[in-house]
Amino acid sequence: MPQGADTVVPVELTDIPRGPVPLPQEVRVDELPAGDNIRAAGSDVTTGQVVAEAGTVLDALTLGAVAAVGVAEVEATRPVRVRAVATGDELAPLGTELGPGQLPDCNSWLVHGLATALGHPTERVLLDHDDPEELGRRLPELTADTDLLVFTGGVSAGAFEVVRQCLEPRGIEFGQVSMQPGKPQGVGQLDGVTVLCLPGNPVSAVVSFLAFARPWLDAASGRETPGPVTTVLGDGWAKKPGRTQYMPVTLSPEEGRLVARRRSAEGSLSHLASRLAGVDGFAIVPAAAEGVQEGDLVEVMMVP
Ligand SMILES: Nc1nc2c(c(=O)[nH]1)N[C@H]1C(S)=C(S)[C@@H](COP(=O)(O)OP(=O)(O)OC[C@H]3O[C@@H](n4cnc5c(N)ncnc54)[C@H](O)[C@@H]3O)O[C@H]1N2
Ligand code: MOO
Repeated sequence: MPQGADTVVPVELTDIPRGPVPLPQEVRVDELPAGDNIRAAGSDVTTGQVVAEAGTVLDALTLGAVAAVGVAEVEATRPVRVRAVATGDELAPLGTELGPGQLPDCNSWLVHGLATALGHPTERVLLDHDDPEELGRRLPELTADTDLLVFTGGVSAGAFEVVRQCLEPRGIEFGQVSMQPGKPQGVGQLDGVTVLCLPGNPVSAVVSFLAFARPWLDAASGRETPGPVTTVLGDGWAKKPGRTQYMPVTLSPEEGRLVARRRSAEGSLSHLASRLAGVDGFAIVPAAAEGVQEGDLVEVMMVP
């Protein structure tokens, strides 16, 4: 600023002709409050100011702020890595011809997509067999170079539960969380790697991922898992009391409120994989409730 000046007048607010012209003898300027258009030295950042706290995720805006103060190197930890393992001898890789009794694997894509959306490098593996010994032989390879191993399928109480039969004797604990969809589950550690076993039905796998894998990934990355969002129900439905229900819903802003509606009239059945498209989140209905009504306030666990 030249000595004695306290305000900057943009050229558009004067009668000076635009472009590279010599300054006229006299200039008319519009009135401006004193001090306008001045940015004091140090008003963005001063010596000693913290730009990013330790533990901050280096997202795009944080990197921009760090670059803006000329810092070229920061100490960081690598992102938490995930391996998504779909199991079941009925599964065929996507894009292959289906034989009798086969269905395409969608869970490895679901887990891959959710973990990737949360910023985690994720690898997909399909184990198209129900052989616990074969899975046991592959464990060193599956636990290598990863932080979280997520299995889907093979966890319940039937005769061919590859994940449970292989991992229960190795110390992974299996249990039933009182939720619908999404039980049973398994959790534990193998060779220092955290293992989560999710149910095979695709909607159960998604709900269990969001309820259990996401908070673990967020905590391991120094982030807080965002809490559920409060919405108003645009429709109602009946429910069996007993388990907490996670109903797939779509959300739309209406008259300043966020309105949640069931994604499909068939509700929260765990096999409705094709109805996952367009789901914004899962409305959480308390275990004891026998249903909900239009206009009720309900919390929604959001899809990232
Ligand atoms: N005695 C009990 N049986 C079952 C229970 C229970 O609590 N006690 N829970 C039921 C529920 S609820 C679910 S969910 C399943 C979960 O068990 P599994 O993890 O053993 O599921 P699977 O039999 O492997 O699969 C169930 C269903 O989902 C299909 N599936 C599996 N993986 C995929 C994939 N990657 N892509 C697409 N579809 C997949 C699979 O073919 C089955 O149709 O257990 C119930 N039983
Ligand atoms: O809850 Mo299950 O996940 O009913 O299929």
